Amino acid sequence: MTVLVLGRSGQVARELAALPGMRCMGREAMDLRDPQACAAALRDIPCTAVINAAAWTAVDKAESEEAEAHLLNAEAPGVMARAAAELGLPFVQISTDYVFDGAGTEPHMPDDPVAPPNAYGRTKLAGEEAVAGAGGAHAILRTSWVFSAHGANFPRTMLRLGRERDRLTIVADQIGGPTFAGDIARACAAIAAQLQTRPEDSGIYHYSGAPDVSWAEFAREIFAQADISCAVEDIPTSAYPTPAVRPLNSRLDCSATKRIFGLDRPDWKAGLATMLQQIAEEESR
Ligand SMILES: NC(=O)C1=CN([C@@H]2O[C@H](COP(=O)(O)OP(=O)(O)OC[C@H]3O[C@@H](n4cnc5c(N)ncnc54)[C@H](OP(=O)(O)O)[C@@H]3O)[C@@H](O)[C@H]2O)C=CC1
Ligand SMILES: Cc1cn([C@H]2C[C@H](O)[C@@H](COP(=O)(O)OP(=O)(O)O[C@H]3O[C@@H](C)C(=O)[C@@H](O)[C@H]3O)O2)c(=O)[nH]c1=O
Repeated sequence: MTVLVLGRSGQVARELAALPGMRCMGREAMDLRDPQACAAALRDIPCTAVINAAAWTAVDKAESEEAEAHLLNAEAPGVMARAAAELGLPFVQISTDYVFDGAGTEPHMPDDPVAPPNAYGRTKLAGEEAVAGAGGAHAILRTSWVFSAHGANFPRTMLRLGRERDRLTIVADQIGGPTFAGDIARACAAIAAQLQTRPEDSGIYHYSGAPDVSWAEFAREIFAQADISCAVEDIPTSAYPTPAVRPLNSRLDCSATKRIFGLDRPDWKAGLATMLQQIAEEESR
């Protein structure tokens, strides 16, 4: 039977669309700015679970448009999760490392205190709370630093800038796990399937690529794998001011995800190689 995916052209949504048994609904079919209409539509779609891969992900823009971001990231997931609960469908909500303020150097546990440092993180945390409060089987899967061959992400920015310049300054004191969207899609599908028979596994889980690195180290590996000659100079966060504050420590402890769902942290360097191969194949067509 079909799993309903909210989102169609986003990084994770596209990877979900490539898996068997997924029915992906982009905003032209389900515009989450009207959550009640989407919930009504959900009631007419036969499916076994719902995966929410739709969100407002423009971190800096959320600072000035928090109400819009809140509608998509908090209100809509809450309404959809309540509709799913009424229909007896498990609901998988993807969330973010940006719910943590990033203090310390230890990986965050799923039940560690949250304190979002920016508007995007606040809206995603409100979404977590709404989904958890909806009353149905659910998983809140926090991931980080998502990349894929499509859409807006750090590796694609680096590929563009690295070909234009011979040197880039990149922050080296924010540490986290880059995560390939294809790995997140497979994890969401596995979790949705397990929740159908084991609703007692509901809860908050972490899933991020290994090993943890800084953005600067991530950039170096992107240039190495893509064979781009661009020097990376380490800089502190203070030397790269942005509208939204980003957490310094984005490390996520993923051991509960391994224990409950049997999912290992994915190797992001392998994901990066897959992404680069996909880009090369698409460019050669
Ligand atoms: N990007 C990242 O680095 C990280 C992302 N996450 C989380 O992972 C999830 C997936 O992110 P990612 O794949 O990067 O997102 P993208 O920004 O690539 O895609 C956003 C998705 O949201 C959908 N969407 C946007 N507005 C609406 C709307 N009004 N109605 C319906 N759908 C809408 C888009 O729909 P359409 O298909 O129609 O374009 C698209 O599928 C999100 O929950 C995000 O918060 C967590 C950690 C890191
Ligand atoms: C382009 C560029 C960025 N940077 C820094 C800024 C920032 O600290 C870091 C990453 O920048 P980005 O804007 O690409 O990343 P950002 O949009 O903050 O990525 C986040 O997106 C949301 C959706 C999430 O949920 C997070 O997990 C995370 O992936 O790189 C440099 O230091 N030098 C540069 O030349």
